[in-house]
Parts: sequence; structure tokens; C-alpha cells
Amino acid sequence: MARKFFVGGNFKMNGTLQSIKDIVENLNKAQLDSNTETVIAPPALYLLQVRELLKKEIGVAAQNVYDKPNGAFTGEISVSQLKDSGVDWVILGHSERRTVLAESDETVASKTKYATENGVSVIWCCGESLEQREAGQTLAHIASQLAALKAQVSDWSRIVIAYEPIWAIGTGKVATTQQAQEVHAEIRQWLAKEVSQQVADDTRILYGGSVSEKNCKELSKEKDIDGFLVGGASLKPAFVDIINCKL
Ligand SMILES: O=C(CO)COP(=O)(O)O
Repeated sequence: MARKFFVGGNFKMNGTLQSIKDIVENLNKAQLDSNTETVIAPPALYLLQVRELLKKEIGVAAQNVYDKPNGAFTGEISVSQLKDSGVDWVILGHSERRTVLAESDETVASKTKYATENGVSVIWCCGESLEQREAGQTLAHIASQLAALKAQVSDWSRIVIAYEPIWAIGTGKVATTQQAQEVHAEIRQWLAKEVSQQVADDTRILYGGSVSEKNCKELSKEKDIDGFLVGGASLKPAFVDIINCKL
């Protein structure tokens, strides 16, 4: 099965009602490559409105979800609430949530399990810090994040992996195509060895970290790069050029 190219836009905690409506309008009128799956992740407050205004061929993702069905969990959003609002995707394990909000590998895995088992697909993020890269620990670190995921998840069909080296996020310091390809290939090998060849062949592995309309084409040519998770550039009109980078 050929892996469909995937471009996600992670708005993080940015935008206003008006600026997000402008982004939606821009995407709605753009001619987008139908061979690329596109998903945008606005702040939670705007999910419902974005889903209502955005054309249906573009998916909508939350930036977090909780791993319980409902109840006394102030500030959290449930999987069924996402589905009820037409939101089919969620980003989990982003490094900002792992570091700033202290989410452990186990918490991320538990949320991923709960979401996928209840019908919401997950963009699951992993990646190393600059210190880990410089100490030669990149692959060991990512393997340990993947192992924590494997310990809880059995159905990988609803998971897209995003490799986001922390040192490349929001820094303008994009990984070289070789650096990205090398880690992507290692992740695929890990899946083949630890899960199955089928899952390794089918799972999309995205690159994230200072992706722009300028560097996306080069990165997209690498064999194991199946798309991008875009932060800052997803807020700009040039996001369309990233979505269309394979044309
Ligand atoms: O964290 C990211 C996407 O999830 C990447 O952010 P930037 O594209 O702004 O570097």
C-alpha cells in the first residue's frame, strides 16, 4: 500500500477568531493536491467553528485529548467530545507538552491508546533534544519513546508518527534532509523489528521542525519522509505551498 503524503498544521496557542477564519478561508479557496492528506490543528476553543467552516477534504485535529470517557477532569476534553464535534484527529506527545506540561511517555501512550481505540486518529510525536543528539543518544531516545507506545498500543492503523527534533522546532534550524531521512529510516526499521513489516510499510512518518515553503520540496523527496507537521508556517498563506510540495 502506497503511503499517502500527509501535511499537518499545528497552530499551537496562536491566532484569534478572525485570523483563524482567514486561514480557513485561504485553504478553502486554494487548489490543494488531492494526493496529499491535509489536517489542521487550531486551539481547542476554535475546533468546532473550524470544522464547520473548513472544506470537508481537510481534516481537523485537536492538540490534546484526555484518556478517560468523561467525568471530573477540569480543563480536559474527551475523545467522544472531539468526535461529536467532527474532529477525527489529535496531536499527542508533542515535545512542548512533554517538556512544558510534563507529560510522560506512559501518559502519551495511554492517551494514544484511548484515542485510537475510540475512533480518533493520532499524530504521535517524538524527537530528541540538542543535548541528546550531541551525546549520540538520538536513536536510543526515540526507541524508548516508541517502546512506551508499543507497551500500550496494539492497533497502529490510526497512528501517524511525527519526528520532531526539539532543536529544530521554532528555531529556523531545520534538520538536514540526511539527518531527517536517517532518523525516519531508523523509526521504520524499529517498526519492522518490534511491531511488524506491515506496520513499518504502512505507517506514515512526518518530519516537523522549521518546515517552510522553501525547504519542504527537498525534504519531501526523501524515501522515508511521508509528510510534515508544520508549526509557524501553517499560520501563513505559504502553508498552501507546503501542502502542494509534491506537485
Ligand atoms: O512543533 C512543530 C510542529 O508541531 C514545528 O514547529 P515549527 O514549524 O514552528 O518549527
